[in-house]
Amino acid sequence: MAVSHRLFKLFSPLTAQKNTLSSLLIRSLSSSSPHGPSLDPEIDLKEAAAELEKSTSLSPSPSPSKGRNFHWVFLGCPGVGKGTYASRLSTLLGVPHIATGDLVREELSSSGLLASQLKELVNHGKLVPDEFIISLLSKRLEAGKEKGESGYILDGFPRTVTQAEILEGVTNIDLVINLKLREEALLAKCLGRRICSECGANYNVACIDIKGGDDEDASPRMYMPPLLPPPNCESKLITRADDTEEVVKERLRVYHKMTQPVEEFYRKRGKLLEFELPGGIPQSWPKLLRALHLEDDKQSAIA
Ligand SMILES: Nc1ncnc2c1ncn2[C@@H]1O[C@H](COP(=O)(O)OP(=O)(O)O)[C@@H](O)[C@H]1O
Repeated sequence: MAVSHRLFKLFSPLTAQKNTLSSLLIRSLSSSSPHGPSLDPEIDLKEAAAELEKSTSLSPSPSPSKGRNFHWVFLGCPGVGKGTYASRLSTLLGVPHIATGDLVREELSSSGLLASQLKELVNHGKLVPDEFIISLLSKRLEAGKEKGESGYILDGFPRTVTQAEILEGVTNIDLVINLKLREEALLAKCLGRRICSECGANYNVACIDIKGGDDEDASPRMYMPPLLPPPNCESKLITRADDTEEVVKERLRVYHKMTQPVEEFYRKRGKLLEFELPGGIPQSWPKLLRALHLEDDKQSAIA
């Protein structure tokens, strides 16, 4: 695919790029919209899209033994388990798991104006501007390409229809897995999430037990046991700053408003696989593998 000359502008020295992104964030933060950042003039988004186009252009397959070149996307509300299942599939299929939330958090850990502006958005449950997230994703894909990575499982991207349109313009997504979980469990799962500050592993201290109804058509009982850390992680657990009740509720609201239309975007294109999680990992993982037709040849590789 042809790459626009505008790329040169985007790959200009980091400080110049950060200034653009910084002013973008200032505009987003001062926006009066209750729904998060407003989109900016076409030119920034076009530049970010051109950058994404470059990073998704095909590189020679690094290793034929790695099999198919998966281009998958995980959709789903905050707390549904996108990270858990995307990471397991990534190990199973030998493709990178790219979570835009992790890319954003890495950016937050740096110091400076940009990081503090970004923190304001994230810690209030808002989305960061499309241009910014596309630029972060492009950099991650470009770095992966240099290391010989091929394919990916995207988690947390696309989250707006604009992001989905841009992604569609630069690459062909094979499958979009839309994870679903009962709304009552989502908040509890976010509030119970703990992360090991040393190794980055995710745990959950919540024990979710939703009683089933008596009626024939009522939902069955749902039990999700806690996923507790091993002793060496126990003393190093941290909670994400955006996993408070108020912010999770805002993230859920933003998901319904901004990301649910993305489900429809892929549904119309026949790419959406709806997957209702029946419970915790022991119940859900084998069922997900069956839904993906991965149970026969791959199950032996599961940890
Ligand atoms: N594709 C995206 N577009 C805009 N903002 C994003 C995107 N991905 C991540 N973020 C930002 O990072 C935060 C954390 O993302 P993530 O870890 O995926 O959270 P969640 O648990 O809500 O799915 C989001 O609330 C948002 O501020």
